[in-house]
Amino acid sequence: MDPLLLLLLLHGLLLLPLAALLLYRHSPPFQFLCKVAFFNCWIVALATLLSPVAALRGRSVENMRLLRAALLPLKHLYGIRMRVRDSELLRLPGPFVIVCNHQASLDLMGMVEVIPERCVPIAKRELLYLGTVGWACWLSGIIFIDRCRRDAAIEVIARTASAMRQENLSVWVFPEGTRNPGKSMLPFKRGAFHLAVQAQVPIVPIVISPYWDFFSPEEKRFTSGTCTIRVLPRVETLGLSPKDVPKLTESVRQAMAEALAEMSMSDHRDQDMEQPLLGPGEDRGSPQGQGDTARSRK
Ligand SMILES: CCCCCCCCCCCCCCC(=O)SCCNC(=O)CCNC(=O)[C@H](O)C(C)(C)COP(=O)(O)OP(=O)(O)OC[C@H]1O[C@@H](n2cnc3c(N)ncnc32)[C@H](O)[C@@H]1OP(=O)(O)O
Ligand SMILES: CCCCCCCC/C=C\CCCCCCCC(=O)OC[C@@H](O)COP(=O)(O)O
Repeated sequence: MDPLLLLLLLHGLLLLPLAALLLYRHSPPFQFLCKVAFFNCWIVALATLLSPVAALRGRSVENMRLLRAALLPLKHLYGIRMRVRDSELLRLPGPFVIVCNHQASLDLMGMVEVIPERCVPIAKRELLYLGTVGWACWLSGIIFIDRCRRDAAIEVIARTASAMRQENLSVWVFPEGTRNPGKSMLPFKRGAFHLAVQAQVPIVPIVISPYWDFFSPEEKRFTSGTCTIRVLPRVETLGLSPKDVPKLTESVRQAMAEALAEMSMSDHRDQDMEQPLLGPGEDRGSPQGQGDTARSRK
């Protein structure tokens, strides 16, 4: 090959990372894409690394510890400060059902912040087919439901209710049943509430504050920020029967909606942000940066 051409090619190769770095620092949409891609790559990479270790133990809720440890560093990488309020309400003697609002995949960061020992989430069946991610989830005892086959899902929930009592297992459910970046919560699916009633265990609602301050797929914005996770007082189900489920569902949703509305009003902007390890976070020095944040919250 012509040495001059080779030299040019080498220069080009060296300039490419530099150009990407510059773009990352100065283009919020490019930064957003990189950060979302990194989030997914992190999950795939850690699932690939940890699945063989988890496989040594076999399918067990104990593997949730590995999964949790794999996801906990993400908040530091992204500069997301997690504040947990009333976490002592999660210290219960027996098993319980956690119900939590579901905004985006980022909820995993909030989930691992507070998920108690011996607690598994209920997930859509599709996650099982995500290669090593599905394998890691299965090995951690995550419960899969097919949302398109109600009877089969109800059957899984009935088996889970027995397991909860027999194995002292708590379960984490996103009762909206799908991700909802909207400002209020979707109507709740009733499976989590049937589960709690069948197992005769308490329900602990958890509300994760909106991500608007630092994460918006529409605006392609992903900066550092603060996320508040609030644990609400438990709701007992002892003595309740299936006929009580609709009312129970509504009352829990109401309590969570009120907490979410309250959390949406509080301003996180003036709080200490953690500097993201993945490079520039919120530009707190610039009035434009603050204006954008304020505008997006309206
Ligand atoms: C190393 C790194 C690796 C990291 C890997 C990453 C980790 C990932 C882990 C995290 C996973 C998080 C994943 C989150 C999700 O996947 S969310 C999506 C799945 N979750 C849900 O869907 C929520 C649970 N869904 C339900 O509970 C639904 O109720 C369902 C059972 C599926 C039925 O849904 P549907 O039919 O759409 O609606 P309804 O709820 O309105 O119910 C209709 C009627 O059926 C009655 N019903 C419901 N459940 C039961 C039941 N268990 N027993 C008896 N009857 C039931 C319900 O009462 C309705 O009837 P009525 O109207 O009351 O007469
Ligand atoms: C051999 C196949 C290889 C496939 C490689 C797959 C790559 C996958 C990349 C990243 C995996 C990240 C998984 C994160 C899971 C986050 C949990 C989540 O948020 O699930 C969404 C679910 O609650 C509701 O789904 P919908 O809103 O109804 O949709």
